[in-house]
Amino acid sequence: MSRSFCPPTAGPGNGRTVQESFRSLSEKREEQTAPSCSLGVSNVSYTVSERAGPWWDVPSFRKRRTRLILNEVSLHVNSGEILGILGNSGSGKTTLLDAIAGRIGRSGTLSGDVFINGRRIKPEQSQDCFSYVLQSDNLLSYLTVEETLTYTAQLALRRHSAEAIKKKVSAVMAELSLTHVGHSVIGGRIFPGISGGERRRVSIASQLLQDPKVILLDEPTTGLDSMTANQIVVLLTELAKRDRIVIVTIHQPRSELFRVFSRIAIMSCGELVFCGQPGEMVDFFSQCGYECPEYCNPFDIYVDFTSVDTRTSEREAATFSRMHDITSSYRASDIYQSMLTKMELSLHSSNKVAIPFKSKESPSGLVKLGVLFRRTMRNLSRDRMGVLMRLSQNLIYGLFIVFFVVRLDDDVAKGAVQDRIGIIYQAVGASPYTGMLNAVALFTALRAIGDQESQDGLTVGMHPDSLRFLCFSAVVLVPHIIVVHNPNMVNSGVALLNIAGILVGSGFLRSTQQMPEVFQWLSYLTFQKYSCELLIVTEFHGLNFTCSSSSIIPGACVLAQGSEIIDQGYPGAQSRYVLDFLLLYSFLPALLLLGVASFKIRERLVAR
Ligand SMILES: Nc1ncnc2c1ncn2[C@@H]1O[C@H](COP(=O)(O)OP(=O)(O)OP(=O)(O)O)[C@@H](O)[C@H]1O
Repeated sequence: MSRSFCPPTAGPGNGRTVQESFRSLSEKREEQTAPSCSLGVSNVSYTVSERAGPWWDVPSFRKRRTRLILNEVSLHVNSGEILGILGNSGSGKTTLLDAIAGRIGRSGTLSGDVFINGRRIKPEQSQDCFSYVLQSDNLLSYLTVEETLTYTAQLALRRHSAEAIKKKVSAVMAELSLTHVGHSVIGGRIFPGISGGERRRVSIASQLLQDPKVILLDEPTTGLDSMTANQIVVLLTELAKRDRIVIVTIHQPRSELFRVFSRIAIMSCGELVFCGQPGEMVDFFSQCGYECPEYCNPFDIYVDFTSVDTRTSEREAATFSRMHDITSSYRASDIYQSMLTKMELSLHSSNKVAIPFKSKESPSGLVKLGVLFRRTMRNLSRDRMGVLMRLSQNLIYGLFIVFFVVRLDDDVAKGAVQDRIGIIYQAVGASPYTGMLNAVALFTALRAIGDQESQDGLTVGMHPDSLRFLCFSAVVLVPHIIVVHNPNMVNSGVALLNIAGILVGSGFLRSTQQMPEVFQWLSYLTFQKYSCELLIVTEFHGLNFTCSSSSIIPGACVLAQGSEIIDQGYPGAQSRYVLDFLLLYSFLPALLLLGVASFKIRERLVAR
């Protein structure tokens, strides 16, 4: 399509009825009362330095190139308005949203400013100013809508009585038309719950609990059918009308929504190609020579006009040049200049309104931990199949050992020592794996299994003394808890660490005294060392074995006393019993602290 280069001003329209209606709508919006809040984005740019090629192509991998992801983006939005950001995939919509919200990764260089009510937002203030609804709904499947919002409110709001939280949750549910599904479960992939649109509304509701003035939403309609997507956008418009600023990135909205947005921005290759009211948009593109044909979706048409087609180098050059021309025209237009004037006015206003922070009086860490624990437990406990599977997994594991060992003998020649060591090895080696597989839920399940086993007398014929059994159970539980506290470790090498821990620390595969000195030192860092010593002492201390004369293994009867066996494999372990217990249990707070520290470091380091 051959087009003329558009004039740099937005003059009157060409008189089409649809455009007039958009224009009158825009004018009406302008006449509305002065906004209580405004958001200004001034010359925001974001560049990243990236490798020119993949790691297996060494010459290009060694070269670095700078890539401009956002190029001097400026825009201004007032409260009561909803801004829709459009653009083809990879145009920079999410990055712009992240830059506004102060969530951009540290992998690149961000410049420019974000203002609220004419006051510059410092990076550390961003989190307290904006509510950000992510593209995916991170909700616990087995909780009801009301429970989900109540727990979120308990985590977010301090100095709120239970009654106040209840009222807040009811008000937010009413605002988002969720009251009728308040007692329905969220649902998951394998069991039905509320609909996708309702789920999205729960995610938005979670953010509204803190009364934000500015809400940013990254593609809230993705994955929804077009009618539900429309309903979500209309709902967001309603939220904006209640004196909020709503900024939403969106893919392929239906044409009816054209009149719903207060402002529409189009991004392409990191450039803000246009940002203005729907009526202004029609006029602007018409004057650029890019008319929206009748019966066509203006969103699709204008995004097409501004997109860069990279299929061939010729198309890329032509479409890039067209996009560049439109962007230049926009920057020279009255629409852009008036936006800059509004921003300037807000910056230089003598009585600037304070930054409207969200209610951020969140409770103490301990209270939060309690809420998280209750929430997780309630969610897990409702997972009938999951609970059943965990119980049966451990039961089968126990039964397997029972049938494998049948009943332990006291005769050394019949494997009395070997069998016991085998069971202890299993207990130390296998329990962290079940911990990994069951992650957070395992501790409860294990305790239930432990109760069940003791009631059923399934103690596999090991030492019957209840105190010793308690000690044994307490030792076996540690690996579970250690793994449970940091489920991320499951994915990042805990299996390897466990194997290494058994090799170095247990002394089963190679006696600790025979290992090179460096491994002997390393063994002190493994919880397996302490748990093995404890289990060996717990089981073997005070045991006197028999040894039948029919033994064909030479030397099998040399060690027939439990204490001798301990001293042979784990010298001094009997006198270290209490110390070993203390050291073993000190892994819990130590690893908890390590987990918290690694989360904190991750928070700072991980980009996007
Ligand atoms: N930290 C980064 N390092 C390298 N490239 C980045 C980084 N952040 C964003 N990009 C690139 O910038 C471009 C814009 O990404 P962005 O996610 O903002 O696009 P988008 O318009 O939201 O796309 P979509 O609609 O597909 O979600 C993409 O090509 C992305 O790969």
